[in-house]
Amino acid sequence: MSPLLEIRNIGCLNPDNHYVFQDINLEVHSGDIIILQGKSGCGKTTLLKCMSHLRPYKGDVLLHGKTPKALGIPSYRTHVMYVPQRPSLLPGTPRDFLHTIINLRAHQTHPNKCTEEEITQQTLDIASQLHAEELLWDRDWSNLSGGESQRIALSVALGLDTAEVLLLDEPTSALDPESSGLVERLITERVRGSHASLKAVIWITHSEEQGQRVGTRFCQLTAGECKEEQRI
Ligand SMILES: Nc1ncnc2c1ncn2[C@@H]1O[C@H](COP(=O)(O)OP(=O)(O)OP(=O)(O)O)[C@@H](O)[C@H]1O
Repeated sequence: MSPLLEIRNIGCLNPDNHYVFQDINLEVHSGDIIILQGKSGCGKTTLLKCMSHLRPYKGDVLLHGKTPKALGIPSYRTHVMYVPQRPSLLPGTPRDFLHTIINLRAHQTHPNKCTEEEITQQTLDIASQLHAEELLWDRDWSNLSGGESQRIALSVALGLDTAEVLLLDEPTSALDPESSGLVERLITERVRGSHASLKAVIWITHSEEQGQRVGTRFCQLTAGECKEEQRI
């Protein structure tokens, strides 16, 4: 089976001209929830940013065998979406953010396009499943708690329903165990079900227990490889 997403010989330089990592290879298939682990500072966030074309890299990233450039980078990012660990750095309110994304050309031309009202409603419904109150949508990101902004950012990524691959950067690092459980269930159900666009996830977590609960594959990142671990 050909991979949904593939990275070949990816390397990334920091602004100080040191490689964070080199020659990283990974194939992502439909149904995968890949747990990405590794020491703090080894480059997990950097790798997800390269995969979503948010950082320059050497090597190839291919979605259905095509480069982001061939697909159009804004369009590629609707299919392979990075969800940051600290969305509170965004300007304005989550409602403004959602409105802006829905009206981007890349989103407007996505094959799954629904009306703005439909997308907004499904996004608010997902946020409500994650126990994020509706009043949070009209508060500045900077005034949301870490856990509130994580749940809202995830709701936006899922509510837009364009991403085939979600790149989740410690999505529950600011959440209590109950809210983490809601996120874990929501994501795993979406990947397993067939009603949403989402087909695969790469999920950074420092929690072994969380990895075991949600993961289908397990990878350890070092400066020279992304090594897959076989677990029973
Ligand atoms: N803009 C930058 N300029 C210089 N160094 C950077 C920059 N961004 C990241 N780095 C460095 O690159 C390395 C990888 O960072 P990254 O955030 O990808 O690590 P990580 O594995 O996600 O870490 P953690 O588990 O602590 O979140 C770190 O040493 C970090 O300090």
